[in-house]
Amino acid sequence: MKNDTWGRVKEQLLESVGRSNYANWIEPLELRKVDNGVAVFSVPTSFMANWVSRNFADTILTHLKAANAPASRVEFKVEPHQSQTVTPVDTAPVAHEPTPVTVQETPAADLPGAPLDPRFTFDNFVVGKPNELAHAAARRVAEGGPVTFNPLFLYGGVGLGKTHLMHAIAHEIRVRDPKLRVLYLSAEQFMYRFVQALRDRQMIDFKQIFRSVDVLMVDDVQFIAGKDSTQEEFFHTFNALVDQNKQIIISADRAPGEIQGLEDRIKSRLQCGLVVDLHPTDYELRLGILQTKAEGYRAQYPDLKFADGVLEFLAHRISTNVRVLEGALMRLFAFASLVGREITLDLTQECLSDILKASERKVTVEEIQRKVSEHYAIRLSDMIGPKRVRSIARPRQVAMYLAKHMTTRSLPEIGRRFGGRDHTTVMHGVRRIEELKATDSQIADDLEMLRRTLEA
Ligand SMILES: Nc1ncnc2c1ncn2[C@@H]1O[C@H](COP(=O)(O)OP(=O)(O)OP(=O)(O)O)[C@@H](O)[C@H]1O
Repeated sequence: MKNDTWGRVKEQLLESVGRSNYANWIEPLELRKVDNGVAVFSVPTSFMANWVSRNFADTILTHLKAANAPASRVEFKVEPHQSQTVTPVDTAPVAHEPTPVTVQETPAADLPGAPLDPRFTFDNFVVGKPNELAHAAARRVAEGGPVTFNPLFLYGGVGLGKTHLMHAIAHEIRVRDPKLRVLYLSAEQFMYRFVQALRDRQMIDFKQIFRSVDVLMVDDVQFIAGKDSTQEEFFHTFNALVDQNKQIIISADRAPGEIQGLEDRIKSRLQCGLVVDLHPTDYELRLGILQTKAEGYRAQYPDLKFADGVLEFLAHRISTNVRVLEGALMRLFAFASLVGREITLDLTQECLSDILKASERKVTVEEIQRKVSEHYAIRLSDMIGPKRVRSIARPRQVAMYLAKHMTTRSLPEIGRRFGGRDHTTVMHGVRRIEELKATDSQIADDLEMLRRTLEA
């Protein structure tokens, strides 16, 4: 195979894996030879060999075959690179003395981090009340300058944008100062690297690499809870970097103090900087995200018609997490373009019935009663008791209305939960609130507020 063939294949790989993956994982590969159908690449570290072989081997092979290279398999051999230029491979294989790797300062491109998703930038991150503090803190860290809070600890439920913000910080720092060594990886990868270093007796290299970075970002740190030696090593790495005034950014699915199985000294270290949480999305944020993503799809499918109210419907109905929301929208556009139909509410319900069903709100009548009692400052026992004074009867009707609209309970079932009232009483209460909602703005505001609190 000629060098220029590999050069062309690399250009195609750039297209297919994206700029960031390419720079991290493909560019450093050196094609050594193609022998008996095996394309042999040299890579600078065994971590990289493993990562590329697990994540990119198939893609590389597909492109090699498409370029008619006589390869049916790819192999990655660890050899410290002599140079970054591709050696001619048509001639006899180049003999390389396996020299021991002594890491002094690992070049940024060779750090054993995970690839960054090019879509996860600040520009693509929609800011709303639930995530504005986390976003502001992330921006601040990405701006650089003196390290003010160390670590920045981001936490929140599944799919709320923790990874997105971390990647955005890394992208921004890399653009601002390409010389900075930014290492992003998941806690699971940290453990994997650590165990590998122990096994290969390369702990000195491991420590040097991790302690030589300028910015360390560890995603999903709850993963190391209960894994004692990994925690120990993480703790030392953490301390060494903080002592050198290097920025650390950590994410987890809960606050440091709530991660069970995490040593107290680590918890307290993690709490030393700024701890911010991403709250569950609210309706406005979900709608904002949907509008932004839909704009992108509209450009991609310019002929598709989109009825009013669809995004509002989705923002209202899918309140689980942003990942599910994105998946729903992607499926909707793909489906509509395949069948060549306008995206209407009917089509949305047809195409997303499983997601909508799974996202059905699981609000209970009891929760509604509790929240409404709190809101109107009445006792819960009065809500279900016999009193008929308006200051109690009206909140009771509000709760009945919400129970009718936010749960799947029937009117008799709702009546039973309101102290064994008849279903006609419930029906009357629901109708009364429907009327008032149209004429009394205070009631309309109360309903909207309560609905949001219950959905959150
Ligand atoms: N505010 C937002 N604006 C735009 N996209 C968002 C926002 N929040 C989340 N997303 C998108 O939702 C998806 C899930 O986000 P991400 O992977 O960052 O979540 P996470 O909090 O790290 O979840 P997990 O706990 O599963 O690791 C991503 O595609 C991300 O781009």
